[in-house]
Parts: sequence; structure tokens; C-alpha cells
Amino acid sequence: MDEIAATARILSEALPFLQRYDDQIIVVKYGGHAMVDPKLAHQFARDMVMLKVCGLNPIVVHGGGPQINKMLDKLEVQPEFREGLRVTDEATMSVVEMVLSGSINKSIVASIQQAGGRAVGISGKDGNLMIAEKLTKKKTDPETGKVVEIDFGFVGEPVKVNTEILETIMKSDAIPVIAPVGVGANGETFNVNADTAAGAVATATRAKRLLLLTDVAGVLDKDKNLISELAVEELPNLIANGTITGGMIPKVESAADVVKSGVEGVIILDGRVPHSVLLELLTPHGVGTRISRAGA
Ligand SMILES: Nc1ncnc2c1ncn2[C@@H]1O[C@H](COP(=O)(O)OP(=O)(O)O)[C@@H](O)[C@H]1O
Ligand SMILES: CC(=O)N[C@@H](CCC(=O)OP(=O)(O)O)C(=O)O
Repeated sequence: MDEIAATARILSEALPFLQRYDDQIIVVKYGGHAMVDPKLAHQFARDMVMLKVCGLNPIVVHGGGPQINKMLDKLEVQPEFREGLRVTDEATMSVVEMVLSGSINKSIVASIQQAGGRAVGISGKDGNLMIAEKLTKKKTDPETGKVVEIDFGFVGEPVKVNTEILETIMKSDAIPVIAPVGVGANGETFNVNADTAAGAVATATRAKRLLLLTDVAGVLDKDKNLISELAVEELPNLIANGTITGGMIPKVESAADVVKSGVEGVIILDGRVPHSVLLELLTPHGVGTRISRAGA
């Protein structure tokens, strides 16, 4: 009896959260590491369907870094990363596009539909969704003190997101599932980091929340303890002193841009926790790092 009462209470307590998010857009970045476990992948798909049925508008932007690496390994190509981003030559770009827009995108679409929902898979090239330009990033060489430009090859940064295609998909009661491949002004194909792509989509759609699912508890400090609240202003220092490295760099940089654009809630959360999205959105139990502005 106690158990039944507890279940009823949990369901009832979701009401204010459901009211807060009614008809709002929630962008969920589904990381390549978080999608490796088939059971978690199934639960994730169910959670997306549940949000849609409850009147929220989830948009999924997925990654696939580990899956791209696996394919490159089969082709005996050594992956190269700088600042958490894949250096992408022409041959790597075709593998990236094949893996992201092909197998991964369609398998997420299939699992959402298996869970009883409707999903439409697109890449940033479809409907001119994500217009990108070649990424330019400068870095100070610690030895010489000189500022050097890093060449990432065909890595793009989103410069414009055309939301019409997303609106059409959402209006037809389907969940958009986006592969982070961008298109250049002259039709070139660009590899866009999935965190960056999710951030650009969240900003352009004026999302209520951006949830970045990953394979760690959230942003960890030097002693590997979870930082549950992190101000944008603290990020440059945490990157400079080596606390935040690798794939966490594009994640926090994207989170910071999105927070500055006015999206209220940007959370890096643990995709290994079953139903972490539901816990974050529909209960008072957050499971990750909230990125905010100092004093906000
Ligand atoms: N301060 C930090 N806190 C948490 N993770 C960190 C930190 N610095 C670097 N990382 C690394 O970032 C990884 C998450 O980024 P990434 O591998 O790109 O995951 P995803 O596929 O989910 O995008 C973690 O697994 C961890 O190895
Ligand atoms: C430029 C760049 O780094 N692109 C990423 C795109 C996929 C991605 O971001 O996947 P995760 O979210 O699983 O890391 C890549 O090629 O791996």
C-alpha cells in the first residue's frame, strides 16, 4: 500500500513541471557514449515519447563520436582530436556523414517509433537546417607565447539555423532527430560537434531547456567531485587550468553560448542514469551540472 501511495504521489508531483513545460521546446543532446547501452537507448526513446505525449516538444540532436571512431578503425584511419574536436579531412568527412546521418540517425528514429512515437530523422543539410562555416579557432602556444590558428579541416560552426523544417515536423506530431552535419553556403558538407549543433538549435528555437546527456555525472572538479551549479564566468579558468578537457570543452562552450542567448536552463547530465531526462524535467531531482550566469 505504501508503495502504491508513493507512486501516486510521484505522478501527482509531476503536475507543476508538466504545466511549466506545456508546449515548450526541450532540446536533448544525446551523446555517442550515452547511446552505447541498448537498455538505456530503449529507455531514452521511451522518455522522448513520454515527453511528446505529455505535451512537450522534444528535439533530439545526437552525437556519435565513438561510433565514428569504430568505423575509422575498421578503415585503419587514426582519429585525431584537438580541443575536443575531430580534425576532419575529406575522407573522414564522408565516414562522419555516413555514420551520423545514416546508421545512428536511423536507429534513434527506429527506437522512438518502436516505443510508440513518431520521429523524423534529418541532418543539418535537410531543409537548409544548419548553415555552417569553416571553424576558425586561435590558441596561444604555451612554449612560444605566439597566437596560432588551428586548422580543423572540414569542421564547421553553425552560423544560421533555419527552424522551418523543425516546426513542420513538430506540428505533425513527430519528434525531430537531428544529425550534426552542416551545409556551407556553397553546398559544402561540414562536421559540426553535436554539442555545438544542439546549442545552436536550442538558441534558434528559443528552447525552454537544453539537456546535454553524457557518460559522466556532469562537470567534475579537480578532485572528481560533481559541480552541480557552474557559472559561465568560471569556465575559461577551468579550461585554462586543465580541469575541463577533451570532449567536455565543446560541451561547456556550447552551454555558455546558449545561456548567454537567454535559454533559461542548460544542464549537462548523466546519460547513464536510467530516465535521467524525466528525473531532470519532471521531478525535483536534478542529476547533473546546471550552467548559469553569475547572480542569475
Ligand atoms: N571536468 C570534467 N568533468 C567531466 N568530464 C570531463 C571533464 N574534463 C574532461 N572530461 C571528459 O569529457 C567526456 C565527455 O565528453 P565526450 O567524450 O565528448 O562525451 P559525449 O559523447 O557524451 O559528448 C567525459 O567522459 C570525460 O572523459
Ligand atoms: C567536430 C566534431 O568533433 N564532430 C563530432 C561529431 C559527433 C559528436 O559530436 O559526437 P559525440 O557527441 O558523441 O562526441 C565527431 O566527429 O566526433
